[in-house]
Amino acid sequence: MDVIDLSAHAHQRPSPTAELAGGYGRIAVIGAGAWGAALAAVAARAGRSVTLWARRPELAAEINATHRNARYLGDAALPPQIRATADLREALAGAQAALVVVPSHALRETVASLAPHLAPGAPIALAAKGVEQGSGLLMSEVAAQAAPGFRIAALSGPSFADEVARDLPTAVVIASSCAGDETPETSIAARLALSMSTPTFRCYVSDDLMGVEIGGAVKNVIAIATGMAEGAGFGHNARAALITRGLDEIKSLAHALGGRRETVTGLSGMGDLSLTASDAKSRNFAYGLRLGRGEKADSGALVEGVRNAVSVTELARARGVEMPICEAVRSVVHDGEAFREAFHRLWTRPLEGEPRALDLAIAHPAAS
Ligand SMILES: NC(=O)C1=CN([C@@H]2O[C@H](COP(=O)(O)OP(=O)(O)OC[C@H]3O[C@@H](n4cnc5c(N)ncnc54)[C@H](OP(=O)(O)O)[C@@H]3O)[C@@H](O)[C@H]2O)C=CC1
Ligand SMILES: O=C(CO)COP(=O)(O)O
Repeated sequence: MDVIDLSAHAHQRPSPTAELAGGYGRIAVIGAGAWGAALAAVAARAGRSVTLWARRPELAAEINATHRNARYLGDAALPPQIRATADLREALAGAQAALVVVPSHALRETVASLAPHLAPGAPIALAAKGVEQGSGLLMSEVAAQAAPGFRIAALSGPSFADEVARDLPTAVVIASSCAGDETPETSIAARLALSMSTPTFRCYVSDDLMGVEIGGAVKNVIAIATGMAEGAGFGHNARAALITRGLDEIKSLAHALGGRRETVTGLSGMGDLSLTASDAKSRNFAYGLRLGRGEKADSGALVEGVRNAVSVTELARARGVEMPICEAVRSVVHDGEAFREAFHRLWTRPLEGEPRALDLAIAHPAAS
Protein backbone atom coordinates (compact mmCIF):
# COMPACT_ATOMS: atom_id res chain seq x y z
CA MET A 1 0.00 0.00 0.00
CA ASP A 2 1.25 3.53 -0.74
CA VAL A 3 2.31 5.73 2.12
CA ILE A 4 -0.59 7.98 3.10
CA ASP A 5 0.22 11.48 4.21
CA LEU A 6 -2.30 12.43 6.85
CA SER A 7 -0.12 15.00 8.53
CA ALA A 8 -1.00 18.56 9.36
CA HIS A 9 0.47 19.50 5.97
CA ALA A 10 -2.03 17.39 4.09
CA HIS A 11 -3.52 20.54 2.56
CA GLN A 12 -0.31 21.02 0.57
CA ARG A 13 -0.95 17.82 -1.33
CA PRO A 14 -3.37 17.50 -4.22
CA SER A 15 -6.63 15.63 -3.96
CA PRO A 16 -7.70 13.10 -2.67
CA THR A 17 -5.85 13.80 0.58
CA ALA A 18 -6.86 17.44 0.39
CA GLU A 19 -10.54 16.60 0.38
CA LEU A 20 -10.04 14.58 3.55
CA ALA A 21 -8.34 17.43 5.35
CA GLY A 22 -11.30 18.05 7.63
CA GLY A 23 -11.95 14.45 8.73
CA TYR A 24 -15.16 14.05 10.71
CA GLY A 25 -15.89 17.19 12.67
CA ARG A 26 -18.32 15.71 15.12
CA ILE A 27 -17.84 12.30 16.67
CA ALA A 28 -20.08 10.36 19.04
CA VAL A 29 -18.25 7.89 21.28
CA ILE A 30 -20.63 5.18 22.46
CA GLY A 31 -19.44 3.60 25.70
CA ALA A 32 -17.76 5.51 28.54
CA GLY A 33 -15.59 2.84 30.14
CA ALA A 34 -11.81 3.04 30.15
CA TRP A 35 -11.30 2.83 26.42
CA GLY A 36 -14.35 4.88 25.39
CA ALA A 37 -13.43 7.76 27.68
CA ALA A 38 -9.79 7.61 26.53
CA LEU A 39 -10.80 7.68 22.86
CA ALA A 40 -13.18 10.54 23.52
CA ALA A 41 -10.21 12.40 25.00
CA VAL A 42 -8.17 11.68 21.86
CA ALA A 43 -10.91 12.92 19.54
CA ALA A 44 -11.32 16.09 21.61
CA ARG A 45 -7.56 16.70 21.53
CA ALA A 46 -7.73 16.21 17.76
CA GLY A 47 -10.12 19.16 17.64
CA ARG A 48 -13.31 17.19 17.06
CA SER A 49 -16.58 18.01 18.75
CA VAL A 50 -17.20 14.99 20.97
CA THR A 51 -20.23 13.56 22.70
CA LEU A 52 -19.71 10.56 24.96
CA TRP A 53 -22.54 8.15 25.72
CA ALA A 54 -22.52 6.44 29.11
CA ARG A 55 -25.20 3.88 29.90
CA ARG A 56 -25.44 5.11 33.51
CA PRO A 57 -26.64 8.71 33.93
CA GLU A 58 -24.53 9.08 37.08
CA LEU A 59 -21.36 8.33 35.10
CA ALA A 60 -22.31 10.93 32.46
CA ALA A 61 -22.94 13.44 35.26
CA GLU A 62 -19.58 12.64 36.89
CA ILE A 63 -17.68 13.12 33.64
CA ASN A 64 -19.41 16.45 32.94
CA ALA A 65 -18.88 17.72 36.48
CA THR A 66 -15.34 16.52 37.20
CA HIS A 67 -13.85 15.85 33.72
CA ARG A 68 -12.72 12.54 35.13
CA ASN A 69 -13.92 8.94 35.01
CA ALA A 70 -12.66 7.78 38.38
CA ARG A 71 -13.86 4.18 38.26
CA TYR A 72 -12.23 3.41 34.93
CA LEU A 73 -9.41 5.93 34.58
CA GLY A 74 -8.52 7.03 38.10
CA ASP A 75 -7.51 10.68 38.24
CA ALA A 76 -6.63 11.11 34.54
CA ALA A 77 -7.98 14.49 33.38
CA LEU A 78 -10.34 14.42 30.39
CA PRO A 79 -10.66 17.42 28.05
CA PRO A 80 -13.48 19.60 29.39
CA GLN A 81 -14.98 19.96 25.89
CA ILE A 82 -16.26 16.37 26.04
CA ARG A 83 -20.00 16.37 26.63
CA ALA A 84 -21.25 13.17 28.25
CA THR A 85 -24.84 12.02 28.17
CA ALA A 86 -26.83 8.88 28.94
CA ASP A 87 -29.28 9.73 26.14
CA LEU A 88 -28.27 7.84 23.00
CA ARG A 89 -30.31 10.07 20.68
CA GLU A 90 -28.66 13.17 22.14
CA ALA A 91 -25.19 11.62 21.87
CA LEU A 92 -25.72 10.88 18.18
CA ALA A 93 -27.44 14.12 17.17
CA GLY A 94 -25.38 15.67 14.37
CA ALA A 95 -22.63 13.06 14.64
CA GLN A 96 -20.67 12.45 11.42
CA ALA A 97 -19.13 9.26 12.79
CA ALA A 98 -19.83 6.91 15.70
CA LEU A 99 -17.10 5.15 17.62
CA VAL A 100 -18.51 2.16 19.50
CA VAL A 101 -16.51 1.18 22.58
CA VAL A 102 -18.48 -1.39 24.57
CA PRO A 103 -17.51 -4.99 25.44
CA SER A 104 -17.72 -7.40 22.51
CA HIS A 105 -20.69 -9.27 24.00
CA ALA A 106 -22.68 -6.00 24.09
CA LEU A 107 -21.82 -4.87 20.58
CA ARG A 108 -24.83 -6.27 18.71
CA GLU A 109 -27.47 -4.71 20.93
CA THR A 110 -25.56 -1.44 21.22
CA VAL A 111 -25.12 -1.02 17.46
CA ALA A 112 -28.76 -2.01 16.84
CA SER A 113 -29.96 0.64 19.26
CA LEU A 114 -27.74 3.42 17.90
CA ALA A 115 -28.47 2.82 14.19
CA PRO A 116 -31.89 4.56 14.11
CA HIS A 117 -30.31 7.74 15.53
CA LEU A 118 -27.19 7.89 13.35
CA ALA A 119 -27.16 9.97 10.16
CA PRO A 120 -27.16 7.81 7.01
CA GLY A 121 -23.64 7.73 5.59
CA ALA A 122 -21.93 8.21 8.94
CA PRO A 123 -19.43 5.40 9.51
CA ILE A 124 -19.47 3.18 12.59
CA ALA A 125 -15.98 2.50 13.95
CA LEU A 126 -15.60 -0.41 16.37
CA ALA A 127 -13.03 -0.57 19.15
CA ALA A 128 -14.21 -3.78 20.85
CA LYS A 129 -11.86 -6.75 20.52
CA GLY A 130 -13.63 -10.05 20.12
CA VAL A 131 -15.55 -12.66 18.17
CA GLU A 132 -19.26 -13.03 18.93
CA GLN A 133 -20.10 -16.16 20.86
CA GLY A 134 -22.61 -18.41 19.11
CA SER A 135 -22.44 -16.82 15.67
CA GLY A 136 -18.63 -16.83 15.38
CA LEU A 137 -18.89 -13.45 13.68
CA LEU A 138 -16.26 -10.72 13.89
CA MET A 139 -17.36 -7.41 15.37
CA SER A 140 -17.60 -5.80 11.91
CA GLU A 141 -19.86 -8.63 10.71
CA VAL A 142 -22.05 -8.30 13.80
CA ALA A 143 -22.31 -4.54 13.27
CA ALA A 144 -23.14 -4.99 9.58
CA GLN A 145 -26.08 -7.19 10.61
CA ALA A 146 -27.19 -4.88 13.41
CA ALA A 147 -26.96 -1.68 11.34
CA PRO A 148 -27.51 -2.63 7.70
CA GLY A 149 -26.37 0.00 5.20
CA PHE A 150 -23.78 1.66 7.45
CA ARG A 151 -20.06 1.53 6.64
CA ILE A 152 -17.97 -0.21 9.30
CA ALA A 153 -14.37 0.28 10.42
CA ALA A 154 -12.27 -1.13 13.26
CA LEU A 155 -9.73 0.59 15.49
CA SER A 156 -7.18 -1.69 17.12
CA GLY A 157 -3.59 -1.96 18.29
CA PRO A 158 -1.43 -1.72 21.42
CA SER A 159 -3.19 0.88 23.51
CA PHE A 160 -3.68 0.74 27.27
CA ALA A 161 -6.52 3.18 27.92
CA ASP A 162 -4.92 4.83 30.95
CA GLU A 163 -1.80 5.74 28.97
CA VAL A 164 -3.91 7.16 26.13
CA ALA A 165 -6.00 9.12 28.62
CA ARG A 166 -2.77 10.57 30.02
CA ASP A 167 -1.75 11.54 26.46
CA LEU A 168 1.27 9.24 26.30
CA PRO A 169 2.52 8.37 22.80
CA THR A 170 0.49 5.58 21.20
CA ALA A 171 0.01 4.16 17.71
CA VAL A 172 -3.04 2.24 16.50
CA VAL A 173 -4.40 0.99 13.20
CA ILE A 174 -7.80 1.79 11.72
CA ALA A 175 -9.12 -0.62 9.11
CA SER A 176 -11.99 -0.67 6.66
CA SER A 177 -12.68 -2.50 3.45
CA CYS A 178 -12.61 -0.40 0.30
CA ALA A 179 -15.99 -0.14 -1.37
CA GLY A 180 -16.60 0.67 -5.05
CA ASP A 181 -13.88 2.91 -6.46
CA GLU A 182 -12.55 3.74 -2.99
CA THR A 183 -8.81 3.42 -2.38
CA PRO A 184 -7.14 3.07 1.03
CA GLU A 185 -6.41 6.78 0.75
CA THR A 186 -10.05 7.75 0.35
CA SER A 187 -11.47 5.06 2.64
CA ILE A 188 -13.45 5.70 5.80
CA ALA A 189 -10.46 4.28 7.69
CA ALA A 190 -8.29 7.09 6.31
CA ARG A 191 -10.91 9.68 7.22
CA LEU A 192 -11.18 8.29 10.72
CA ALA A 193 -7.37 8.21 11.03
CA LEU A 194 -7.27 11.85 10.06
CA SER A 195 -10.01 12.64 12.56
CA MET A 196 -8.32 10.89 15.47
CA SER A 197 -4.60 11.58 14.93
CA THR A 198 -2.85 13.95 17.30
CA PRO A 199 0.85 14.58 17.97
CA THR A 200 0.73 11.71 20.50
CA PHE A 201 -1.92 9.42 19.00
CA ARG A 202 -0.78 8.13 15.63
CA CYS A 203 -3.28 6.26 13.46
CA TYR A 204 -2.13 3.93 10.70
CA VAL A 205 -4.57 2.90 7.97
CA SER A 206 -5.34 -0.62 6.75
CA ASP A 207 -7.68 -2.14 4.18
CA ASP A 208 -7.49 -5.55 5.87
CA LEU A 209 -10.43 -5.39 8.25
CA MET A 210 -10.37 -9.16 8.85
CA GLY A 211 -6.66 -9.29 9.70
CA VAL A 212 -6.90 -6.33 12.06
CA GLU A 213 -9.96 -7.67 13.85
CA ILE A 214 -8.57 -11.17 14.30
CA GLY A 215 -5.37 -9.74 15.79
CA GLY A 216 -7.35 -7.83 18.40
CA ALA A 217 -9.68 -10.70 19.28
CA VAL A 218 -7.10 -13.47 19.66
CA LYS A 219 -4.33 -11.60 21.47
CA ASN A 220 -6.48 -11.43 24.60
CA VAL A 221 -6.66 -15.23 24.76
CA ILE A 222 -2.90 -15.54 24.28
CA ALA A 223 -2.39 -12.93 27.03
CA ILE A 224 -4.26 -15.17 29.46
CA ALA A 225 -1.82 -17.97 28.54
CA THR A 226 1.28 -15.82 29.12
CA GLY A 227 -0.23 -14.58 32.38
CA MET A 228 -0.76 -18.16 33.55
CA ALA A 229 2.83 -19.05 32.64
CA GLU A 230 4.10 -16.02 34.55
CA GLY A 231 1.94 -16.85 37.57
CA ALA A 232 3.29 -20.38 37.58
CA GLY A 233 6.86 -19.08 37.49
CA PHE A 234 7.63 -20.65 34.11
CA GLY A 235 10.08 -17.91 33.18
CA HIS A 236 10.78 -15.67 30.23
CA ASN A 237 11.54 -18.41 27.71
CA ALA A 238 8.01 -19.77 28.03
CA ARG A 239 6.55 -16.30 27.59
CA ALA A 240 8.55 -15.63 24.43
CA ALA A 241 7.51 -19.01 23.04
CA LEU A 242 3.83 -18.37 23.78
CA ILE A 243 3.94 -14.93 22.19
CA THR A 244 5.68 -16.22 19.07
CA ARG A 245 3.57 -19.33 18.64
CA GLY A 246 0.47 -17.34 19.60
CA LEU A 247 1.23 -14.95 16.78
CA ASP A 248 1.40 -17.94 14.46
CA GLU A 249 -2.08 -18.99 15.61
CA ILE A 250 -3.39 -15.49 14.89
CA LYS A 251 -1.80 -15.51 11.44
CA SER A 252 -3.26 -18.89 10.56
CA LEU A 253 -6.78 -17.92 11.60
CA ALA A 254 -6.60 -14.54 9.87
CA HIS A 255 -5.38 -16.21 6.69
CA ALA A 256 -8.13 -18.87 6.82
CA LEU A 257 -10.72 -16.10 7.07
CA GLY A 258 -9.36 -14.11 4.13
CA GLY A 259 -7.09 -11.70 6.06
CA ARG A 260 -3.42 -11.16 5.32
CA ARG A 261 -0.65 -12.75 7.38
CA GLU A 262 1.44 -9.56 7.12
CA THR A 263 -1.33 -7.56 8.82
CA VAL A 264 -0.83 -9.73 11.89
CA THR A 265 2.82 -8.69 12.10
CA GLY A 266 1.59 -5.10 12.52
CA LEU A 267 0.08 -3.12 15.37
CA SER A 268 -3.03 -5.27 15.77
CA GLY A 269 -1.25 -8.59 16.16
CA MET A 270 2.40 -8.44 17.05
CA GLY A 271 2.03 -4.94 18.48
CA ASP A 272 -0.92 -5.68 20.73
CA LEU A 273 0.35 -9.12 21.66
CA SER A 274 3.73 -7.80 22.78
CA LEU A 275 1.93 -5.24 24.97
CA THR A 276 -0.91 -7.28 26.40
CA ALA A 277 0.92 -10.57 26.79
CA SER A 278 3.72 -9.13 28.89
CA ASP A 279 2.31 -6.60 31.32
CA ALA A 280 0.08 -7.01 34.36
CA LYS A 281 -1.65 -3.76 33.40
CA SER A 282 -3.49 -5.94 30.89
CA ARG A 283 -6.67 -7.32 32.43
CA ASN A 284 -6.24 -10.51 30.40
CA PHE A 285 -2.64 -11.04 31.48
CA ALA A 286 -3.55 -10.21 35.08
CA TYR A 287 -6.41 -12.72 35.00
CA GLY A 288 -4.02 -15.43 33.79
CA LEU A 289 -1.45 -14.37 36.38
CA ARG A 290 -3.93 -14.93 39.20
CA LEU A 291 -4.94 -18.31 37.74
CA GLY A 292 -1.30 -19.34 37.46
CA ARG A 293 -0.70 -18.41 41.09
CA GLY A 294 -3.70 -20.45 42.14
CA GLU A 295 -5.64 -17.36 43.27
CA LYS A 296 -9.23 -16.42 42.55
CA ALA A 297 -8.97 -15.24 38.96
CA ASP A 298 -12.11 -13.09 38.56
CA SER A 299 -11.60 -9.49 39.71
CA GLY A 300 -14.83 -8.14 38.25
CA ALA A 301 -12.97 -6.32 35.46
CA LEU A 302 -13.71 -6.92 31.79
CA VAL A 303 -11.54 -9.83 30.56
CA GLU A 304 -12.41 -10.30 26.88
CA GLY A 305 -10.17 -13.37 26.55
CA VAL A 306 -12.42 -15.46 28.80
CA ARG A 307 -15.45 -15.40 26.47
CA ASN A 308 -13.24 -15.26 23.43
CA ALA A 309 -11.32 -18.40 24.39
CA VAL A 310 -14.56 -20.15 23.43
CA SER A 311 -15.62 -18.05 20.44
CA VAL A 312 -12.12 -18.01 18.90
CA THR A 313 -11.58 -21.76 19.26
CA GLU A 314 -15.07 -22.49 17.92
CA LEU A 315 -14.31 -20.34 14.89
CA ALA A 316 -10.93 -22.02 14.42
CA ARG A 317 -12.39 -25.52 14.73
CA ALA A 318 -15.06 -24.66 12.16
CA ARG A 319 -12.34 -23.51 9.75
CA GLY A 320 -9.99 -26.41 10.47
CA VAL A 321 -7.31 -24.15 11.97
CA GLU A 322 -5.20 -25.56 14.81
CA MET A 323 -4.87 -23.13 17.74
CA PRO A 324 -3.30 -25.18 20.55
CA ILE A 325 -2.53 -22.26 22.87
CA CYS A 326 -6.08 -20.90 22.63
CA GLU A 327 -7.41 -24.43 23.12
CA ALA A 328 -5.26 -24.79 26.27
CA VAL A 329 -6.64 -21.53 27.67
CA ARG A 330 -10.19 -22.65 26.95
CA SER A 331 -9.54 -25.96 28.61
CA VAL A 332 -8.20 -24.34 31.81
CA VAL A 333 -10.67 -21.45 32.02
CA HIS A 334 -13.83 -23.25 30.94
CA ASP A 335 -13.28 -26.98 31.39
CA GLY A 336 -11.42 -26.88 34.68
CA GLU A 337 -8.22 -28.54 33.47
CA ALA A 338 -5.24 -27.87 35.76
CA PHE A 339 -3.07 -25.29 34.01
CA ARG A 340 0.12 -27.32 34.56
CA GLU A 341 -1.47 -30.27 32.79
CA ALA A 342 -2.60 -28.03 29.96
CA PHE A 343 0.91 -26.62 29.57
CA HIS A 344 2.44 -30.09 29.68
CA ARG A 345 0.07 -31.17 26.92
CA LEU A 346 0.94 -28.07 24.93
CA TRP A 347 4.68 -28.61 25.24
CA THR A 348 4.55 -32.31 24.35
CA ARG A 349 2.36 -32.06 21.27
CA PRO A 350 3.76 -33.73 18.18
CA LEU A 351 6.87 -31.91 16.98
CA GLU A 352 6.09 -29.55 14.16
CA GLY A 353 7.78 -27.54 11.48
CA GLU A 354 8.27 -23.80 11.75
CA PRO A 355 6.65 -22.24 9.79
CA ARG A 356 3.52 -24.36 9.55
CA ALA A 357 4.03 -24.63 5.82
CA LEU A 358 6.83 -27.07 6.65
CA ASP A 359 4.22 -29.73 7.23
CA LEU A 360 5.58 -32.09 9.92
CA ALA A 361 4.06 -34.10 12.77
CA ILE A 362 6.55 -36.20 14.72
CA ALA A 363 5.41 -37.90 17.93
CA HIS A 364 6.91 -36.15 20.96
CA PRO A 365 9.09 -38.56 22.92
CA ALA A 366 7.75 -37.28 26.27
CA ALA A 367 4.07 -37.30 25.31
CA SER A 368 2.01 -39.14 27.93
N1 LIG B 1 -9.11 -0.64 28.20
C1 LIG B 1 -8.24 -0.72 27.21
O1 LIG B 1 -7.05 -0.41 27.42
C2 LIG B 1 -8.67 -1.13 25.85
C3 LIG B 1 -9.87 -1.78 25.62
N2 LIG B 1 -10.20 -2.18 24.36
C4 LIG B 1 -11.45 -2.89 24.08
O2 LIG B 1 -12.54 -1.98 24.23
C5 LIG B 1 -13.71 -2.68 24.65
C6 LIG B 1 -14.27 -1.96 25.88
O3 LIG B 1 -13.28 -2.08 26.89
P1 LIG B 1 -13.13 -1.06 28.09
O4 LIG B 1 -13.64 0.27 27.76
O5 LIG B 1 -11.74 -1.19 28.55
O6 LIG B 1 -14.10 -1.75 29.16
P2 LIG B 1 -14.59 -1.14 30.55
O7 LIG B 1 -14.96 -2.30 31.41
O8 LIG B 1 -13.63 -0.16 31.05
O9 LIG B 1 -15.91 -0.34 30.13
C7 LIG B 1 -16.96 -0.98 29.51
C8 LIG B 1 -18.03 0.05 29.18
O10 LIG B 1 -19.08 -0.59 28.47
C9 LIG B 1 -20.29 -0.45 29.22
N3 LIG B 1 -21.07 -1.67 29.11
C10 LIG B 1 -20.85 -2.83 29.75
N4 LIG B 1 -21.79 -3.73 29.39
C11 LIG B 1 -22.61 -3.08 28.54
C12 LIG B 1 -23.77 -3.47 27.85
N5 LIG B 1 -24.29 -4.70 27.97
N6 LIG B 1 -24.38 -2.54 27.06
C13 LIG B 1 -23.86 -1.31 26.94
N7 LIG B 1 -22.77 -0.89 27.58
C14 LIG B 1 -22.15 -1.77 28.35
C15 LIG B 1 -19.87 -0.17 30.65
O11 LIG B 1 -20.90 0.54 31.28
P3 LIG B 1 -21.04 0.58 32.89
O12 LIG B 1 -19.96 1.50 33.36
O13 LIG B 1 -22.39 1.12 33.08
O14 LIG B 1 -20.87 -0.83 33.38
C16 LIG B 1 -18.64 0.67 30.42
O15 LIG B 1 -18.99 1.99 30.12
C17 LIG B 1 -13.27 -4.13 24.93
O16 LIG B 1 -13.59 -4.94 23.83
C18 LIG B 1 -11.75 -4.01 25.07
O17 LIG B 1 -11.08 -5.20 24.67
C19 LIG B 1 -9.39 -1.95 23.31
C20 LIG B 1 -8.19 -1.29 23.48
C21 LIG B 1 -7.74 -0.83 24.76
O1 LIG C 1 -6.41 -4.24 24.43
C1 LIG C 1 -5.76 -3.69 25.27
C2 LIG C 1 -4.54 -2.93 24.98
O2 LIG C 1 -4.31 -2.83 23.61
C3 LIG C 1 -6.18 -3.78 26.68
O3 LIG C 1 -5.88 -5.04 27.14
P1 LIG C 1 -6.70 -5.68 28.35
O4 LIG C 1 -8.14 -5.75 27.90
O5 LIG C 1 -6.09 -7.02 28.54
O6 LIG C 1 -6.54 -4.79 29.53
